[in-house]
Amino acid sequence: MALLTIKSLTHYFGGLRAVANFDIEIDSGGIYGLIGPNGAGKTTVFNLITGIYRPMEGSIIFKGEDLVGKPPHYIAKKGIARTFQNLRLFSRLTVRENIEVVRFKRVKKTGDKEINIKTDYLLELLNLEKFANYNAGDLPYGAQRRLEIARALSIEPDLLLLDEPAAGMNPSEVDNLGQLIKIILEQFDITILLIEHHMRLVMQLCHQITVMNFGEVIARGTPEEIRSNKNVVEAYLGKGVIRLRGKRAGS
Ligand SMILES: Nc1ncnc2c1ncn2[C@@H]1O[C@H](COP(=O)(O)OP(=O)(O)OP(=O)(O)O)[C@@H](O)[C@H]1O
Repeated sequence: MALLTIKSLTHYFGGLRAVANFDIEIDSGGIYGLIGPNGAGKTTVFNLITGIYRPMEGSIIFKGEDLVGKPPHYIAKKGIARTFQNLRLFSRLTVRENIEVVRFKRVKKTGDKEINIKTDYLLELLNLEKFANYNAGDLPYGAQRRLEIARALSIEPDLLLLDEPAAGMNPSEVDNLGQLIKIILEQFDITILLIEHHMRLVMQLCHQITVMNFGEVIARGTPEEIRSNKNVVEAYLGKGVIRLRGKRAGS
């Protein structure tokens, strides 16, 4: 059985069709990419999966249960965690507190000691140890992005949704993030769905990529298949923003 099967997912904002007949099937393990030009509907898909919006049509079957109509806290408890495109940290809490407050909400019965061990492990893994007692708002930007990932991991999800984790990072930070995502995949029994505009990162990490444009899936395949897909190149050329081969698409 697939970990997540989404069928015919459709959502409008007023008259704007943000997501239309979106389908995806995700098996356990590995990193799946979700890409597309700005405004394609990617973040809306995440918001539908995590219960922030209720889809107008379609089903979202996760571990055998339809999540449509379920509230965000239920979906998190069921095993889906996410990060946000615009960081949502508690800027006046420390790094450690940012992780513990989220984890504590999920694992209320766990004793303090276990929370600490787990938090220490996440701090080490995400290279945040030296910032443990800093306020989140005082961290360098790249570290804030890593803290978002640490927080999402702290609820021990089966599926991790990463929404543009490399946004605003410089090239060496992007490389480090790529390494980190690979390590996360090795260390946790987890599956990742990644929205990202950094094509090099997407092509390196993902074994299957789904491409959206104007709310619809326009292509699906391996990185190689996506690079040479005519619909994809045209979609990006229309927007003229994203580089598919390290150069402007088609140039
Ligand atoms: N809450 C909202 N109210 C109205 N329109 C919205 C809302 N959220 C998203 N939209 C619109 O829905 C469409 C899809 O937006 P979405 O944020 O899902 O795209 P995206 O692919 O994630 O884009 P980006 O790569 O720029 O983040 C866009 O036209 C956007 O303006």
